[in-house]
Amino acid sequence: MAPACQNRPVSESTRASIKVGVIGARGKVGAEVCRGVEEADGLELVAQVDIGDDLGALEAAGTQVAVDFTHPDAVLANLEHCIAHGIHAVVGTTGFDEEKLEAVRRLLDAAPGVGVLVAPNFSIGALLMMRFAELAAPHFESVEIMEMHHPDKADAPSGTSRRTAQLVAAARRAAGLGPVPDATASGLEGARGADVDGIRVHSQRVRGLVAHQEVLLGAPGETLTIRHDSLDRVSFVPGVLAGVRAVADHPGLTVGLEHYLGL
Ligand SMILES: NC(=O)C1=CN([C@@H]2O[C@H](COP(=O)(O)OP(=O)(O)OC[C@H]3O[C@@H](n4cnc5c(N)ncnc54)[C@H](OP(=O)(O)O)[C@@H]3O)[C@@H](O)[C@H]2O)C=CC1
Ligand SMILES: O=C(O)C1=N[C@H](C(=O)O)C[C@H](O)C1
Repeated sequence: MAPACQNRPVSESTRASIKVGVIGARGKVGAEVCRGVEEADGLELVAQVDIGDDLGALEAAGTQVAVDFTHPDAVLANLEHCIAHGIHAVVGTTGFDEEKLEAVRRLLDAAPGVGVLVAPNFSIGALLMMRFAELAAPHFESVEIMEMHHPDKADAPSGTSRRTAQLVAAARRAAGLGPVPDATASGLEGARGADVDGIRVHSQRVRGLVAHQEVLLGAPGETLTIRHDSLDRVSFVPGVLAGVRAVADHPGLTVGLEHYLGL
């Protein structure tokens, strides 16, 4: 059970700043988030933690909301710490499968009132790209996803492409569509990408890229391409700040920033 004194509803303190701690603060996205929090009205950056630092710095600084942009192997332990100390969490770190999400739900069962937002992508353009793909999915026989990232990325396929594939697959199922057509019977292993919920996902890692995704849909005589490009990591910051401001009003686990924005 989280200590009640630390499980402060942020909405009660709207006139005071929300105290924010960033985990992964020296990383590519974490550093942008720190800058964004420092410049934002109503937010105060009270803790910056990175690998090797004591997470206890979060509660020592009075952190109300922690933001995590670390590594898929590290994020669950960070969340365990935050939840145990009544700290709400906004999580951008990827690598969440259903088993990991269930582990977060179990941690939250012991800490009523604590909110955790896990969002595979915080950029508004990427959220819309996923929504547009979901809307288009029932109307096309074929669909494949290409995701393109910088080569220092820890995971493949990306969290965004996994989520897009799941949304598209659910939309196809709801519309009564069968499997996507593919007559491939033999060939080089990997040539057809990864199978995520029946949807093919292709991952490219190329120096110079940041984060990009195309959803290619096809029907007889036409194709539709839905593409999003994050050209700079500042694209993630407004969504993170929106998550920080809203997370305390959403106890329990929320997957996807779109649920806070009503998209
Ligand atoms: N949801 C979204 O919108 C987005 C999500 N991401 C995801 O965010 C994550 C981070 O991405 P990115 O910033 O590019 O990665 P970086 O490697 O640049 O940054 C991660 C930082 O976290 C540190 N770190 C690793 N483990 C721990 C730990 N246990 N405790 C504290 N700090 C730790 C790293 O240290 P060290 O380098 O020494 O290992 C590094 O400084 C990835 O999972 C990525 O996919 C990225 C962009 C947008
Ligand atoms: O590692 C990255 O860079 C990114 N990770 C997220 C993902 O895996 O989808 C979001 C964005 O694509 C950038």
